[in-house]
Amino acid sequence: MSKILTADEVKRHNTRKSVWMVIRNEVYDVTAFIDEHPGGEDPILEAAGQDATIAFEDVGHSEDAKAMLKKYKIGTLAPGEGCCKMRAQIWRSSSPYHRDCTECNASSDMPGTSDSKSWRSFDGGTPSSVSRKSSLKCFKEPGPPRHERRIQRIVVPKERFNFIYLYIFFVLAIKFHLSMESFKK
Ligand code: HEM
Repeated sequence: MSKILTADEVKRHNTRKSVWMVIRNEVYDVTAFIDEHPGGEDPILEAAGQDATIAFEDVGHSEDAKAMLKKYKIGTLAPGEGCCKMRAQIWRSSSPYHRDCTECNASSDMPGTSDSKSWRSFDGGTPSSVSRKSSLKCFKEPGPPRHERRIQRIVVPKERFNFIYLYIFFVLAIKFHLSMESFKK
């Protein structure tokens, strides 16, 4: 059965002897996988004892890799142990993964969080209202990529606009003057 684990428990398993990591609030013991990891041991050891969600997603692991996670799952982070407790150092409030997180208020006073104030703006719950459901809110996928805005119309600068009209007026005036001259003859 899957255990409920705390951030502190995960953090203790940060050496080659025992490597635990968190991916999307699930805890994995990947000690046996260090030597088997196709991406080498370095990425695994660097993520040891930490939340590796972003590192794991950024690599663009295949569906096979994601399916492999199941084999190494040992538990789930307890409610309130996710967002800030595990990721204070690596996730910033601007992170798309962090949007709408309702867990932050619960752990915004966590010691060692240098920007604890900024976490407060993402609150929406009190410590007592933090639930498993709310902790999952941390993992909202980043939205679809924003498309470049296309230029809808070309705007002529005011100065150039006036100059064009002046030029047209000048040409017409000369034409009028010349035609008047030829008319007089
Ligand atoms: C327990 C978790 C992990 C599993 C099961 C896993 C599994 C795999 C697998 C199966 C591959 C081969 C390529 C693929 O199928 O996507 C791979 C490649 C790789 N993984 Fe992981 N991985 C894990 C964690 C991590 C972490 C935390 C990092 C940190 C950055 C990482 C970085 C890489 C890199 C850099 C490659 C090489 C990608 C390439 O050659 O294009 N992996 N991993």
